[in-house]
Amino acid sequence: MLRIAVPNKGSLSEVASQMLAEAGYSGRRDSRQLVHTDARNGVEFFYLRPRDIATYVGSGALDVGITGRDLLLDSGSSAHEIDHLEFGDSTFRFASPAGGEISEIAHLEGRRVATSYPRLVDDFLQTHGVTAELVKLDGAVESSVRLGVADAVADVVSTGATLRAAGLEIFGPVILESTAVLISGEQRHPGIDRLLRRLRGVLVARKFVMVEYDLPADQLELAAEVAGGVESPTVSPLKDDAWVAVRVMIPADSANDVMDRLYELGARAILVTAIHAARL
Ligand SMILES: Nc1ncnc2c1ncn2[C@@H]1O[C@H](COP(=O)(O)OP(=O)(O)OP(=O)(O)O)[C@@H](O)[C@H]1O
Ligand SMILES: O=P(O)(O)OC[C@H]1O[C@H](OP(=O)(O)OP(=O)(O)O)[C@H](O)[C@@H]1O
Ligand SMILES: [Mg+2]
Repeated sequence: MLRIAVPNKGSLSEVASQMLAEAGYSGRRDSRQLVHTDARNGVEFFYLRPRDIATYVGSGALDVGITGRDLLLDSGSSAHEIDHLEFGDSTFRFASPAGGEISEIAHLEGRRVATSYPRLVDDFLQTHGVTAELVKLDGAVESSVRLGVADAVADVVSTGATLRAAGLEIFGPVILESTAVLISGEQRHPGIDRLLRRLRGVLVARKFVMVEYDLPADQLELAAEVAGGVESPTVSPLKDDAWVAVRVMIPADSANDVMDRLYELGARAILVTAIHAARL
C-alpha cells in the first residue's frame, strides 16, 4: 500500500485533494478525517499539516507527499522533490514599511525580521553575509511590523495584496520561487510511478482540449501544420469523399486561435471539448 501525505488545511489543501480526485482516487468524506484508505487503488491518504509533510516523508514514515517547496526547504528534511504540480505558486520575499529606511538586504544587519520560515530565511541571510534577529511567528506575519515586534518581514507573496494592505513594500532579491511539489524520501516506493503518471495525466487533461472538425480533404496537409497533435491528427472518411473528419489534441490556451485558422482553411463544424484524463 502506498502511503501518501496530503495537506489537510491551507492554500494547498483543496487543490491537492481535487487533483487526486481527478486522478481517480477516492478521498476523505469530511474535513476532520485524518486517514482515508482507497483500497481499490492500493493507497492510504494521511491528511497532515502542510508544514509537517516533509518531516513524515523524509523520515520514511510515509512514502510520498504533496507540499510546498518553501515548506520542504524550511523543514530541513531529507525528502526531495520528484516533480512540481503546477499549483500553489508563490514567491518568498523580504518586505519593509513603504518608503522606510530598510530597502536592501544589507540594511537587515542587526534588525528584527519576522517570518514563519526561519530556516529558509536564516540560510538565505547567511549566504548573503547578513546577521539579523529572526522573530518566529505562525502566520499573519505582515502585521508584525505595525505591531512593533519586527522591523521587516520575510513571507509568502502571491498577489502582494496582504503586504500592501499592511503598508509594506517588497525589497531585496527573491528568496525563493515556490510551488506545490511531490516529494519522496530516500526509498522510492514502486507505487510512486503510477501516482506520478496519474497526476501528470491530470495536468495534461487540464492543459489540452480536443478539437474535431470537418475539412475539405485537399486541405489536410495545411491543417496538420496548424494543429499536428501528439503523434499526428486522426483522420476519418466522410460519406462525401471530398471531405474528411479530423480529431486532434491542442493546448487549451490556443483553442480560439487554432479554430480561426482552421476555419480560414475551410474547416467547418469545428468542435472543442474538454479532456477528463490523459496518459501521453
Ligand atoms: N496566497 C498564496 N498563494 C499561493 N500559495 C500560497 C499562498 N499562501 C501560502 N501558499 C503556499 O501554501 C503552502 C502552505 O502555506 P499555507 O499558508 O497554506 O499553510 P499554513 O500557513 O501552514 O496554513 P494556514 O495558513 O492555514 O495556517 C506554502 O507552500 C505556501 O507557499
Ligand atoms: O500576496 P497575497 O496574495 O496577499 O498572499 C500572501 C498571503 O497568503 C498567505 O497567508 P495565509 O492566508 O496562508 O495566512 P497565514 O499568514 O496565517 O498563513 C501568506 O502567508 C501571505 O500572508
Ligand atoms: Mg498560511
